[in-house]
Amino acid sequence: MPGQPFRRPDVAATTPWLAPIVWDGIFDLKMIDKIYKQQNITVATTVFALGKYVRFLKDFLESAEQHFMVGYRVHYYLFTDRPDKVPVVTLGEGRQLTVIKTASSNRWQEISLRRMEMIEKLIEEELTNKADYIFSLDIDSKFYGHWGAESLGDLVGVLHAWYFRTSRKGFPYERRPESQAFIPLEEGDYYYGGAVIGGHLDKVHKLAKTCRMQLEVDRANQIEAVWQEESHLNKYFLYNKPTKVLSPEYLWDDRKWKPSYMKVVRFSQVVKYYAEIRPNP
Ligand SMILES: CC(=O)N[C@H]1[C@@H](OP(=O)(O)OP(=O)(O)OC[C@H]2O[C@@H](n3ccc(=O)[nH]c3=O)[C@H](O)[C@@H]2O)O[C@H](CO)[C@H](O)[C@@H]1O
Ligand SMILES: [Mn+2]
Repeated sequence: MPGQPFRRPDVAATTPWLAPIVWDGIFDLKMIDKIYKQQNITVATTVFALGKYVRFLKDFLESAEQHFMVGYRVHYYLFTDRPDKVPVVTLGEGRQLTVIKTASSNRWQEISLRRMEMIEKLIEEELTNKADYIFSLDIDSKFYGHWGAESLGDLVGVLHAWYFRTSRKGFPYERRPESQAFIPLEEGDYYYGGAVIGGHLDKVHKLAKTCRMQLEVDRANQIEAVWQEESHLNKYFLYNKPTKVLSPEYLWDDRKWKPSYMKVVRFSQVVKYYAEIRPNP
């Protein structure tokens, strides 16, 4: 019904800078689909599966085909060192997958943080005129519910499930001033998860490039931020506020107990045993 308010009394649905925080029940999907369908958009989606993380590909892709941007053109870009281990998954109409062979690393921290430069390069070398929006998603995850055009925006971050409703001082930001990712105790809006980054190509390009350069400065100074690129992402979002913020519905964790404000889990980190899958402790 036109003008009908979509409200959630139990959660904040806007940031202090008036960006929407996307929760179930606050949006009209039909209306949103009308806006984006007529724009005929393509959503590039980058995922990295290096080393033993190829084991997550099947569930990720199969569940994405059921829930992620269904009805839109989606182009997955899969970076892996084991193209032979990529499962065959039937993709819906208008959806495609490109496998990009990439060298792995013997440190998981390095694998995770190098995503920034790969995304930066992919946008520069491949995506101009081929996509409108881009999402970078962790592969050790699964979709359980609808994730659609309500998530689109210029610059999109997600609230980390484990630090949602933690006070600012409790956020695991990088606290050493020697790092480019440093955030002092009295600053910070939210703690964003590194597992979901999204937005318009040019905005995400600027984010990835900035974080890549900050990571390089840290490397030259022989310091690695406490949560690698996630720390740099949090620094970036502090000074370049996301225009849309996704609630923890968009980055839950299978191990986590669900409070009443979680009406739906859309995307969630699956249970994994680090010792079994990571190249180093
Ligand atoms: C929920 C969430 O916000 N997770 C973030 C968190 O830990 P996580 O424990 O979620 O990190 P993770 O082990 O999932 O690594 C991040 C991603 O790197 C890739 N990968 C990693 C290791 C490997 O051997 N092979 C491989 O392909 C893979 O795509 C994986 O999803 O902190 C990391 C920073 O270091 C990243 O910012 C993650 O996004
Ligand atoms: Mn992960």
